[in-house]
Amino acid sequence: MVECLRKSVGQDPFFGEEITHFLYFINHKYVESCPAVLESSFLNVNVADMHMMVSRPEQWVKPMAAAGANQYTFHLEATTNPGNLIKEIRESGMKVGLAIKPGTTVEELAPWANQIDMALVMTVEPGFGGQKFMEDMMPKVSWLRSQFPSLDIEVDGGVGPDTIHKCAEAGANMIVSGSAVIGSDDPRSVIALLRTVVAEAIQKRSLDR
Ligand SMILES: O=C(CO)[C@@H](O)[C@H](O)COP(=O)(O)O
Repeated sequence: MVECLRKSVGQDPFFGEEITHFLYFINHKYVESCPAVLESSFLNVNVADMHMMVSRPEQWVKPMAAAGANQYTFHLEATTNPGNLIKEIRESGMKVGLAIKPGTTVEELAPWANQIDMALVMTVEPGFGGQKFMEDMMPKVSWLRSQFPSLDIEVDGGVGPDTIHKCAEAGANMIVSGSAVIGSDDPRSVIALLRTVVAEAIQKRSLDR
């Protein structure tokens, strides 16, 4: 089943300023349809971050760039040649995100950290929203922040008002939140809370330096 999930973006201009995190988890025969879906979606988003939870991510770089994607995030586990894929993404004009599943160590990501724009630390097993936040992934975020102070570090999975403080204090500056936002009676206030907590943690880190 293919699910091209648009998060935190709608017609509401409030959401328009967020980065839109599009998820692809797929079985291949459907993925061809997604770039066309995205092209129509990009009309009202500022930045489209494509989280490609697919095997053989190489094959979708060009279609996603053509559809207007700004950032292409692939999983380290899904390729045998991360360096070549990073080069292809850059040559297509997109920023590079590199994601690791819970079972992948942050040391496996480290050799690529200076070549990417963003590291994505999954705090659930890729597959579907609404799963429980895996707090034991936070040391990965802390280690990345300590080694790469200016790297964008994203956390994805089970993030909401109850878990955002752990993510922000560990050093995450980009947050994917699905159920906590979409399932809320007041998505605006949830997004505002997530942003405030992260902004305050960033400010505290800069003061502590
Ligand atoms: O990436 C995935 C699953 O593969 C999800 O973690 C969603 O991206 C976030 O959904 P919530 O966990 O916030 O509901």
